[in-house]
Amino acid sequence: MTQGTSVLNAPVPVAPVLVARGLAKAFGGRTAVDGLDLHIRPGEAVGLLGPNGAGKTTTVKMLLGLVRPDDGTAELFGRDAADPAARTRVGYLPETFAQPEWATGDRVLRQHARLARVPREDVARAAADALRRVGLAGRGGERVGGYSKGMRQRLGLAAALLGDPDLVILDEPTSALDPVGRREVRDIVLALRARGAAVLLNSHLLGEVEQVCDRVVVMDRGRVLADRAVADLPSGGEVRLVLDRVEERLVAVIEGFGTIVHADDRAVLVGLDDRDAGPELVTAVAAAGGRIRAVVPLQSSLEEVFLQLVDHPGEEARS
Ligand SMILES: Nc1ncnc2c1ncn2[C@@H]1O[C@H](COP(=O)(O)OP(=O)(O)OP(=O)(O)O)[C@@H](O)[C@H]1O
Repeated sequence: MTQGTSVLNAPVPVAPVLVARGLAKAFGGRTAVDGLDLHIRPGEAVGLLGPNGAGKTTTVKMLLGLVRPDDGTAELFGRDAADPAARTRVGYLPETFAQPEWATGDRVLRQHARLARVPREDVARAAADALRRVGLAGRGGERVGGYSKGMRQRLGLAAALLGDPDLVILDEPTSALDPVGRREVRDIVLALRARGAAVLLNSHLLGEVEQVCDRVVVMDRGRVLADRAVADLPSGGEVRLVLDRVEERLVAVIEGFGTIVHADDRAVLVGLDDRDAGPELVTAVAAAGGRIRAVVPLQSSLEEVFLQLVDHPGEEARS
């Protein structure tokens, strides 16, 4: 076998689209980011979580070359994040998408399409496609000044999608959106992953992150507290059982599975001793004659992990 053939047959290593090493930034002596490491591979969606002031937006801005780190490095596609050639492959939705009030949505997108180096002859089509993808088809001729908050956010998302970027960074993309809009954003993120693009999602909506991300990075006070695959998160612990009628004998059965947090005539909220015992609980209640109308797992497991980490960071460090 020639050397050339063996090289061709070797598995192709997947280079990360984004690598940050030891990123640090302080503003006027106050530390915002404190030695942060992060990587994202093609097709991967990573949720960046943390309480207010944790350093998420500062991190994102350093990753985009918009804020110069005091220390550490950020690379996009193997180039320095501040290199404009690397930026052209990145779509970015900032936390606040500010645009001139007088400009039409279509004009804003055409401008962004040119910045994203969409070929001149494709700009009009790309702008129209982007409007359609975010549910603004037919509204591109209106001025941004007349857009609602949610429409502005949708427009920002459309701008981030122009030019089919290989990495899309979304800073709170659904904060102004109604439930339909949130679902549409989830579908957009899933479609991006399906075509091999990477996504960095900065969001306080943990359920949303859990649904679309492969991995979550939890940060606080500028440091990474945890970097975990979503599939490895423990399952949630609280279940609400909605019954035809809550009777005392059913309550006794339910108490055998955990602590009753709340009960009324129709529903019981129970914190399970064994998080995986939901199916057995349902079987036992049904066997005791309970007519179950709904079983709702309540607490997001990610929410539990997040609160645990942020409230008791030392405990995670020991585990
Ligand atoms: N331009 C700036 N000048 C001074 N301080 C700043 C600046 N930008 C960020 N900070 C500070 O850095 C810290 C991290 O802020 P950052 O916006 O990165 O947090 P965040 O995790 O994105 O918060 P949130 O969830 O509230 O958006 C905060 O203490 C903030 O006050």
